Amino acid sequence: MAEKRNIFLVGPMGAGKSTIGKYLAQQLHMEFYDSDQEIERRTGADISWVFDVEGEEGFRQREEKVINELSEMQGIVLATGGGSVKSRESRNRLSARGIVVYLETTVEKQLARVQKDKRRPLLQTEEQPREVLERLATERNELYQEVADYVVRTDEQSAKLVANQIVELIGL
Ligand SMILES: Nc1ncnc2c1ncn2[C@@H]1O[C@H](COP(=O)(O)OP(=O)(O)OP(=O)(O)O)[C@@H](O)[C@H]1O
Ligand SMILES: O=C(O)C1=C[C@@H](O)[C@@H](O)[C@H](O)C1
Ligand SMILES: [Mg+2]
Repeated sequence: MAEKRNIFLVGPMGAGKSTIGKYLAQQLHMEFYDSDQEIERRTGADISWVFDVEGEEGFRQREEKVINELSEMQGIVLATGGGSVKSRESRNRLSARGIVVYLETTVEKQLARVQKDKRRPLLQTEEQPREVLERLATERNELYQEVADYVVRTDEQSAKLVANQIVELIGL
C-alpha cells in the first residue's frame, strides 16, 4: 500500500491552523492532531501555565519533542504551534515527513481573531499585541516560507472554504 502522506499546517497565531486543520482532517478522513493541544494533554496544564512555569525555552523543548513524535505517524493532519518553525530540527522533520502548508494572513486579521482570547501567552505582555505580531512576522515569515510546499491565504474566505482549497491544491 502506498505510504499515507501527512499534512502539516504552519503559520502565525490566528492564521487558522487549528480550525482549518479539523475541517481538513474531516474532509480527508485523516486523524487530526494539534501540537498545542498535545502539550496541554501531556502536561495536564494550559499553554500559558507551561510558559509561566518552564519559560518559553521549556515550552519549545516540549513542542519540538511533540512535533517529532507526531510527525512520525502516517496519514495525519497536524496543526503546529505558531513558533514551532523556529526549530531547525522541526523544520527539517516537517519537510521530510509530509506536505507542509503555510497558512498566511495579515496582522489585522490575526488581531481580530485572537485579541479577546487570553490563551496566547506571547500576547499577554506590556507590549501592544499589534507590535508583538508584527515583530514575530518579521522574525518568522521567511521560516514559514522556507518550510512550505504550499502557501494559502486565510484572510479572504471562511475556514471551511480554505480547507476545500487545500484539498484541491494538494490533489488528495
Ligand atoms: N478562515 C477563517 N475565517 C474566519 N475566522 C477564522 C478563520 N480561521 C480561523 N478563524 C477563527 O480565528 C480564531 C483563531 O483560529 P485558530 O485557533 O484556528 O488559529 P491558530 O492558527 O491555530 O492559532 P495558534 O497558533 O495560536 O494556535 C478562531 O476563533 C477561528 O474560529
Ligand atoms: O506563535 C507562537 O509562538 C505561539 C503560538 C501558539 O500556537 C502557541 O504555541 C503559543 O501560544 C506560542
Ligand atoms: Mg492553534
